[in-house]
Amino acid sequence: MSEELFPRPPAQVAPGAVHLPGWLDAGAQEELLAACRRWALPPAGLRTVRMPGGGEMSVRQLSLGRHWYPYGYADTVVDGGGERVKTFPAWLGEWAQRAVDDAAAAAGDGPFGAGARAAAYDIALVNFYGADARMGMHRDSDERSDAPVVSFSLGDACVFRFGNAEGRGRPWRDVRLHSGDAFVFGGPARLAYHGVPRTEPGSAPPALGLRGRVNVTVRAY
Ligand SMILES: O=C(O)CCC(=O)C(=O)O
Ligand SMILES: [Fe+2]
Repeated sequence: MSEELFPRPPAQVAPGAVHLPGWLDAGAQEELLAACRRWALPPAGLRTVRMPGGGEMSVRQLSLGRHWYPYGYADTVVDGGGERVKTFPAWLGEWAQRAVDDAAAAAGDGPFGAGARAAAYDIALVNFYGADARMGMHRDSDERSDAPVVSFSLGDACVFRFGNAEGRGRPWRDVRLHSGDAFVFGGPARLAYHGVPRTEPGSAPPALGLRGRVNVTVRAY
């Protein structure tokens, strides 16, 4: 359901974690989805990620700029076909930077330092969620930079669980992310555990033409 009875203003979910509903308009969502479809093609396209324990992630993934594998970054698909990862596009870094500026404005400027405004975004992870996909509680801790992570969502809505930096358990806040929403986490929230316990299959805006959910997280190495 893309209609909401109540408006969804920007909200600080925890210090340093800011939800920016509807940050991407319909045109920007289409543009990002079209780019994701190009990136998903081989070489170094969408893949199933195998965990060190032998299990597989239910989310399928691709990387731009640097290849993420559990747990680190490489220039090539070291845990797959060895191809060179696709280039990170400058425009995506500019979108992320603008979202950080908007999050800082919405949060009253406190949680992000001046450094966050000049972050050199150079990595993106693109996740594709089919109807049954989910992502367990984890932290994004394989980057050396403390620049905020910026997430953009497309397609089906989901429950995004945003916890704390101490562990996987409570307290957490469940936020519904819709197609077009941005979510920024930096400062004291940069290493907080977070995950996606479920998506809402069939809730994507029909005009986007996507079944499932795509999430793009933009990061600085
Ligand atoms: O799909 C999402 O909203 C979150 C993705 C995420 O946490 C990640 O890629 O590390
Ligand atoms: Fe994450």
